[in-house]
Amino acid sequence: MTALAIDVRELTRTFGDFVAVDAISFAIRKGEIFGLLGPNGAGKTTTISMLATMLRPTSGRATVDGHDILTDEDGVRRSIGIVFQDQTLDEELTAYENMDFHGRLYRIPKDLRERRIAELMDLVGLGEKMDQQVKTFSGGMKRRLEIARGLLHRPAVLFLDEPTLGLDPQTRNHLWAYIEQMNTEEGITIILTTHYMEEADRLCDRVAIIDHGRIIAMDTPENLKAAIGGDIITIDSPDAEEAYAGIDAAWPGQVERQGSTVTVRLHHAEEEITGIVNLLSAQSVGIRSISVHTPTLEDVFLHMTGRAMRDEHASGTDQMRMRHRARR
Ligand SMILES: Nc1ncnc2c1ncn2[C@@H]1O[C@H](COP(=O)(O)OP(=O)(O)OP(=O)(O)O)[C@@H](O)[C@H]1O
Repeated sequence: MTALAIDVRELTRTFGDFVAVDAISFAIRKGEIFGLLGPNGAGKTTTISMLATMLRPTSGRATVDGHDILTDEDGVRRSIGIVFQDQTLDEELTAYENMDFHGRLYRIPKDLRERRIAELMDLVGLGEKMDQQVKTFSGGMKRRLEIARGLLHRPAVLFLDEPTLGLDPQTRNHLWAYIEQMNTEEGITIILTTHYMEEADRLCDRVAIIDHGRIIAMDTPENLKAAIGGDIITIDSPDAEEAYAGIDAAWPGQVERQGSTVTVRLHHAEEEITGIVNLLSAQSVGIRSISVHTPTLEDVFLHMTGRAMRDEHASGTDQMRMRHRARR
């Protein structure tokens, strides 16, 4: 038996002339939580849609739990659970009925089905809500139910596409706890996509940062952040170009600028900050704010691409998607 849950070789998907996923390769060990992290449109959903056999690759190969995605679709489908961005619960049915329907599809015998449903509903904190219609559930409850349903047939690999998209921070925290619990208690390999840096950082054993269909970095969150070297000083300045030039002359190659924000990577940044303030004052460069923090995955992305990837609360795009979803 292979120790790999997922093995991806040069997987590519084009839409017309557009290359959405560009010859990516990676391997995920059994029991890992692996994150595909990247901005909207990076190719994350396309990648996991191919692995879940919902979309044919243009070229390349992959196996999931030892099953080839091209030649053994049934094997793949039996091995996986999926929770994609678009909700697929039947709102008119109760939570139990949604679970039961799924269990019948997978031909899980009645006794076992009932036991697993009860266990999973407890796991995601919905044990008391089993007989309520799904249309009375909040967004977070629906997502938890979908995750429970994705686990009912005991998949070896669970795909989660933006599992906490648009959820409030408290619900997001709860979901993170469930995902970790499923991974440790059920030993399930989890591959998730996210554009929330904090989510990738908190949950994932390893992360592939994906941009324009390519993997630009892949490692543990700790190693990715450590590779940045040092702490980050962030300066907001009305004279950002001058600030950039002044600091770059003193600390060459350590400075980046994005709009009015200048970031400097330095070891022992807190000891250097006075020097930076003095330097900028001497050159009459304005400072609106200055702060120091240890690197985040956001800094890794910025460092590698020169662009920011927003991660805070639901962005405008997220909210649009949530509205779109609600209308359907
Ligand atoms: N069926 C399709 N036809 C044409 N273009 C597509 C199709 N599906 C995806 N794309 C394009 O491929 C690119 C990658 O999309 P994908 O959904 O994989 O990105 P993503 O990283 O998951 O981002 P998001 O979180 O926004 O879905 C995007 O530019 C998207 O517009």
